[in-house]
Amino acid sequence: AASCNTLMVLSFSASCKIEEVASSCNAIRFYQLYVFKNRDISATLVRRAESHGFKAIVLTVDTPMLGRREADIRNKMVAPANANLEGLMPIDDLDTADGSKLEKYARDTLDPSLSWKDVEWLKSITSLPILLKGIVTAEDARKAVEAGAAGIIVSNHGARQLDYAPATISALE
Ligand SMILES: Cc1cc2nc3c(=O)[nH]c(=O)nc-3n(C[C@H](O)[C@H](O)[C@H](O)COP(=O)(O)O)c2cc1C
Repeated sequence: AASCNTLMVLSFSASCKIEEVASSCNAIRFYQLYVFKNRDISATLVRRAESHGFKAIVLTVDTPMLGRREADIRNKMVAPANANLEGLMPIDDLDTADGSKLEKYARDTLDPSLSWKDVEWLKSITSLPILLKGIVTAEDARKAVEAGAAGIIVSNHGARQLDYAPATISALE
């Protein structure tokens, strides 16, 4: 069994399954979610996390589409297979187009229309607390509370999403 700290957030893009992590880790576990165009896939993952003892859903709200990652385009970036999507969609379906395969995958799967109504949708399918990851303004922090989020994670996704995103330390203030 992996030795774990007291709290972990399992990435949506993890190469280990929700079930494997649950059975090998005693930490309090949160599950990080992206909203797919195909809501059934996101809902299935939420249910799996819930039934395996994950205590909260971390909805990443700063990635309705992937930022333009020029190094990924140059290097024809391929992400490792997402173990949790096995059986839900093809996970090793790498096309031969030039450029970032990760960007193409994100474009095909992520819902670019992600908005506050999706927090409502998520609340309707789970009783777990929902944290919104990727909030960088006070205005959005207030909206998050109004939308029923249990908490926020102030983050700019490591500045990988929007060029000129504010540093999180200044957003925090
Ligand atoms: C290689 C890599 C993969 C990442 N994958 C995810 C991911 O699957 N989900 C997510 O919400 N954020 C992901 N992130 C962003 C990180 O969770 C985090 O936001 C970033 O490292 C910046 O840290 P901060 O949020 O504490 O400022 C990834 C970052 C890197 C560098």
